[in-house]
Amino acid sequence: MTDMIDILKRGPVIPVIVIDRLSDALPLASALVEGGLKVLEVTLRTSVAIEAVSQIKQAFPDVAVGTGTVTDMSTLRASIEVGADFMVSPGVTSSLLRAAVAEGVNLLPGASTPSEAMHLLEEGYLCQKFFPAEAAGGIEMLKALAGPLPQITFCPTGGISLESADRYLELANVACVGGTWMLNKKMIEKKDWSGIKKLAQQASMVGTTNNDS
Ligand SMILES: O=C(O)C(=O)C[C@H](O)[C@H](O)COP(=O)(O)O
Repeated sequence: MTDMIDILKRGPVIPVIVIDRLSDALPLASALVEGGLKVLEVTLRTSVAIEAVSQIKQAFPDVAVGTGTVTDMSTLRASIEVGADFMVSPGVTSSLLRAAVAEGVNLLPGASTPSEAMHLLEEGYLCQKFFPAEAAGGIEMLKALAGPLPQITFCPTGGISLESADRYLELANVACVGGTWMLNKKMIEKKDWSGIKKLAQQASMVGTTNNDS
């Protein structure tokens, strides 16, 4: 199994995908991957999400495909059964942490305060999702956490845009950011996959030099 840190370092942006129509799963994933994104997170918020993860994993074996909104044992078990490469949780519960360790799976647990981050560190989680990033203090909060807790690598998610992603990625304790800005709802509704691909291309370039777009 690839370590969580290696997954986070694969690309600057993890798209947080909500799939309502199963028929969108493959063309949407294809647009994101062709746009240069190498890690995909499919939230388990819709009834078709698990089948979508299964289809995407089969079609794109080189892409790290994870599940999001893993909030309890049933979403964790479903993620394990479908072979998700990683699982993302907006926060944590003791049973989720214990189960992820027992099953030996990659869980990216959410934290938004020093105490939550320290609790996760104590359980061995060096990679954490900083959620909800903007609402919980954004860049200033991450800079403050880097002082006493420099060993934690974060994937900030929540309220991040193409414009703010660059500034997050400049921080030493940020490996990548998560977001939905490249998943324009109207484009998905109209099956405008070339439009999504262009947004993914922009997203895959954030954090690189000469990114003026
Ligand atoms: O579903 C989950 O597990 C979540 O934790 C929520 C996501 O991280 C946000 O949906 C990010 O959405 P934006 O703020 O639009 O970038």
